[in-house]
Amino acid sequence: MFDKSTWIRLPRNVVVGHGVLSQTTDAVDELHLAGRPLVVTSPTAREVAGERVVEGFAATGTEPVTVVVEEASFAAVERVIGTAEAEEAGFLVGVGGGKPIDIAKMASDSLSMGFVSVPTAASHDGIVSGRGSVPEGDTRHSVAAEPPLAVVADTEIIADAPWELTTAGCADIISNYTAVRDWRLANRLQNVEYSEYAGALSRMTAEMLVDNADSIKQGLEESAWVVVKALVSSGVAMSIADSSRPASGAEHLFSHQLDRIAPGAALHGHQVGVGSILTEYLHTGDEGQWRNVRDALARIGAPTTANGLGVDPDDVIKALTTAHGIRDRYTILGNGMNEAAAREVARVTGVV
Ligand SMILES: NC(=O)C1=CN([C@@H]2O[C@H](COP(=O)(O)OP(=O)(O)OC[C@H]3O[C@@H](n4cnc5c(N)ncnc54)[C@H](OP(=O)(O)O)[C@@H]3O)[C@@H](O)[C@H]2O)C=CC1
Ligand SMILES: O=C(CO)COP(=O)(O)O
Ligand SMILES: [Zn+2]
Repeated sequence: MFDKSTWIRLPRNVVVGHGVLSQTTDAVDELHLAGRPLVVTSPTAREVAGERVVEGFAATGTEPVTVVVEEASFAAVERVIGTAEAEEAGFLVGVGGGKPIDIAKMASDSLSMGFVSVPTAASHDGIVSGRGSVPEGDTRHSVAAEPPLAVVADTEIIADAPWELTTAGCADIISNYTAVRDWRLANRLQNVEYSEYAGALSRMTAEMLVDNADSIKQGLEESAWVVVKALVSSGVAMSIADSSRPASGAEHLFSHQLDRIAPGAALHGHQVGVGSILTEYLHTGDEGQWRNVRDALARIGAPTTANGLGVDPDDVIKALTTAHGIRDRYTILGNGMNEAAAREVARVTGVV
């Protein structure tokens, strides 16, 4: 008997373009959501977009409540859920970079409320995904969360954000190459469920970004457009897989470990990009292949070395030798690298 089934949750409205922030209320109206919005944002994001989102809703007669979060943690999710206003809210709107958006989608899941994603930076591919990524103690969870019903990505705001946020988003996409390699490996060695469709979409997204690398330039709003579309596409791959697997392999484990060893040193996307150079080498040992990843990162201006990340070379080695233990996710790191092997891959690829 054929008993396979799948449930793919995708956004209904994806609104991308110059000045579209003012269309947030229209995008929400169209979803027939009821009740007051609960806006979850972060300090800078509030200034560049959050306040305008609140004013937009207020003008339609639905006075929103705002919660400002500063970190991606379960405590922050609890704080959002625990606000007196949360129970009275009808839906949540996450405004900001990856952290407030993750918090908002996890809080929406707990509250069983709709979620709207308003990214202020093209720095991560969680814009659309139904996953949240949260550190806890020695581990880093990838948790099921509410996927957005609508995404409103204003390229005017995103293009105005610091350029390194956009190069971080590009690197998060480029890391899909190694994430898919890890996923396939886990499928072959551990029978982990693999989706050809999600894997192909994730890889194709990385390829399209690399092919368009020359049109991704600081000061060009068109760059924000190209990168946002790729981030949306990568998030859709995660939604199809119902897992972060298509976009998160060993390079992400490496980055998550760096977050613990050298907190705040570099952006998520930049760390996973450097991780990808290292794990591409581990997968293929082929100079041409890891150089392709490194050159793609260099072309868009993302870091390719420990120095470029602002991280101590010894911390890179520490992250590489301990990354396998951070989560139960089989990757090319297997049961772990020893220090000599880690130093060798970092040396050969020029990361340290
Ligand atoms: N769920 C998923 O599928 C995914 C989740 N992630 C997660 O997302 C996070 C990484 O996202 P990232 O965006 O790098 O992290 P942050 O949300 O911390 O944003 C990075 C920085 O950018 C600032 N910022 C955001 N927008 C603007 C703007 N328009 N102008 C100026 N500054 C701005 C933020 O300031 P301020 O905080 O003051 O607002 C912050 O200092 C990680 O926690 C990662 O795990 C990443 C990929 C996928
Ligand atoms: O960052 C991600 C995809 O780019 C997802 O990270 P996690 O695997 O930690 O959820
Ligand atoms: Zn990522």
